[in-house]
Amino acid sequence: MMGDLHAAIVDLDGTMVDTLGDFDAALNATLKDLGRPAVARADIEHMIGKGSAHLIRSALLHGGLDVQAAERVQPEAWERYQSHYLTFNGQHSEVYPGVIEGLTALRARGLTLACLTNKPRDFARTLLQAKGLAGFFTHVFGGDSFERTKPDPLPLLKTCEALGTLPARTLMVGDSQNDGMAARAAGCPVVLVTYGYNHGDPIAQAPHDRLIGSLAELA
Ligand SMILES: O=C(O)COP(=O)(O)O
Ligand SMILES: [Mg+2]
Repeated sequence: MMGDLHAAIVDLDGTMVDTLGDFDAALNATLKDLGRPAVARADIEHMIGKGSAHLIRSALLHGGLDVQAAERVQPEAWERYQSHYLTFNGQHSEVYPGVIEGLTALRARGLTLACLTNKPRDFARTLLQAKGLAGFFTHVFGGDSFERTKPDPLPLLKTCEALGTLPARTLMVGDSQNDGMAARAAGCPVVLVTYGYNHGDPIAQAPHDRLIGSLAELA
């Protein structure tokens, strides 16, 4: 699988950086502003991976609002969430063990790397910079970069286009069914990590070619 690869697309939250603490801080500060009940970290973990709008909506519904009420609150919640996230971004999060080794090994093989996350692109760029990971990537794309987000294959296809590589020669590295499904549909080989956020579902059930316990196993 690794032999004829030209590039890799690497997910951010749950794959390279454990950002649950940042999400917890920003989301609960937002809910507090709005007078809505807090969400436990274990529940937030199951809501991450489908972008910020989905996270906010899930938290509002979890706190007892019905669908219409949640929709009404969403614009203000989004404004406040953005401002809190900018404050906390990177402060309560850590690079997972093996990430630097894995990325270094992929680069040493001559692969070009792109980061593709469902979190907003600016948040992603700031976080990669703060954690010393930005230099590995020629491209960074977020949930607001394309018309659709993972698990749709479009962001992967667009990223392959930007990298100038064929999907079959571009490895997806992720932590959730969003990454696995998007990769399968795009025609990219896919490796998933066993430690990330997968909505509370076993990662082995997500489409994958290989499961790894650390990015260092890509070496
Ligand atoms: O939902 C998010 O914001 C994080 O998503 P990611 O796993 O694609 O980085
Ligand atoms: Mg992820």
